[in-house]
Amino acid sequence: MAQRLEERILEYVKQHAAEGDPQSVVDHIDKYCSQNEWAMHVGDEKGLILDQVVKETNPTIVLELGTYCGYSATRIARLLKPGSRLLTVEMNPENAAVAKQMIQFAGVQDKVEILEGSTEVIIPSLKTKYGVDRVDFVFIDHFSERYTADTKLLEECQLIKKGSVLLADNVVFPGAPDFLEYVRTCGRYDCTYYPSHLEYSDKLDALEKAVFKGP
Ligand SMILES: O=c1[nH]cnc2c(O)c(F)c(-c3ccc(F)cc3)cc12
Ligand SMILES: [Mg+2]
Repeated sequence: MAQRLEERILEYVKQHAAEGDPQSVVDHIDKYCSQNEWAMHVGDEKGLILDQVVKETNPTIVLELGTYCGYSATRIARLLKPGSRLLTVEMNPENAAVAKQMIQFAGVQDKVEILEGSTEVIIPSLKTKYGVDRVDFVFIDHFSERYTADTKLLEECQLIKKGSVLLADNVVFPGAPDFLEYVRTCGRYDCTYYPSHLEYSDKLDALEKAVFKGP
């Protein structure tokens, strides 16, 4: 029995999902976490909303804050057009190691780059170190206490431009009240609220989309 929850999830996927099939990987993570052990992936219900926003945005450069086991990175990457890239930031090295294997097993490794470290250090280095000019879509799913600071950092680093889309998980539970207040009142975003439920649970949660209107 693998020691860590995240390693048990990866083991289950490797033993039951179809290698090279991102949908199968996503489905098996959802199956394991709804039947065996809860884990903090965005999940299948909020995942369908994420899919819809990714499809309508059709992004070339995606930034994800909070990789965890690679569930949403796999979910997003499966929808990206050839030549597009997903950069995902994870500060926990053990989770990053699991995510790397999960993404490899799903066969989306050519589109996904895992950046190990904290967002406040990595975001300011995206232009110089990772050759990013702008990000078209940002999935914010790391720590709700960092949502606002990291959104402001993306603005200050001029990484988001007019039309860039932010999508934040957990704005109801655990909750991101200051983030909602910021994007809804600063005047620079068009916001949409998507009520849903906490992953693998009937507790209420929601996603907030914030489309940048420019500085
Ligand atoms: O820390 C998190 N980062 C990113 N996403 C999360 C999440 O989707 C959660 F449900 C939760 C969560 C954790 C414990 C609970 F009891 C409920 C939700 C946490 C996170
Ligand atoms: Mg989340």
